[in-house]
Amino acid sequence: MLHLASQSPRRRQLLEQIGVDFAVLDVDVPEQRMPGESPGAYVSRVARDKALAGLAGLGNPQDAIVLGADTEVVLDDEVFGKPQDADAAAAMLRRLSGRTHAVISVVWLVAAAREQSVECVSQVRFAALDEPAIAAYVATGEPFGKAGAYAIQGRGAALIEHLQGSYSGVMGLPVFETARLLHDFAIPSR
Ligand SMILES: Cc1cn([C@H]2C[C@H](O)[C@@H](COP(=O)(O)OP(=O)(O)OP(=O)(O)O)O2)c(=O)[nH]c1=O
Repeated sequence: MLHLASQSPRRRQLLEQIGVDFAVLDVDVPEQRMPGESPGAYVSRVARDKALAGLAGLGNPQDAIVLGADTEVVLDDEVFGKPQDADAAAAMLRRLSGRTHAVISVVWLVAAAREQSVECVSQVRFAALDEPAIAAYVATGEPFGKAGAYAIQGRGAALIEHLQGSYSGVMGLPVFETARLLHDFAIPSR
């Protein structure tokens, strides 16, 4: 049985989109980058920790497979997670304005005697945003709970000039890469 160790409604939706049956697990993993840790290593560690916490929460049964995922926005080697408040959201959007940043998503599958992962990196170019545009977007409330303070699947789409990579990866779960991983674990889809 596949379990999704995530509270993200986007991840649930994207996994449903590829016709996989799964149960949702509640996990709470600290997300804090360690000194000297590269952005990719950090995203991988958090995705793995979520999957392992999910498996441990189930009591490490032999037949469970748990999927953990993490998504972060990276600019100039700095990792932008979910903004704490409106000021933090506006500050992130100001930094992203007129520039290209990376979105790293890692999907990690763990089972009792096996684990495997995939990393998906996309490049997103933002339009130049003036202060009224930033304030208006923050006021929609959409930046909260989203890495980098925007949602490509929402009104944030209007801020994006160009995407190179995976739309679903930016949203939190790269579906192509995830489908391959599930196939490798012999998890069927409907
Ligand atoms: C960049 C971007 C991120 N996001 C979301 C995806 C993730 O849900 C979130 C990044 O935070 P994550 O820590 O990856 O995930 P989460 O806290 O939402 O869920 P969980 O840890 O329980 O799995 O940002 C979008 O929805 N759209 C976007 O365009």
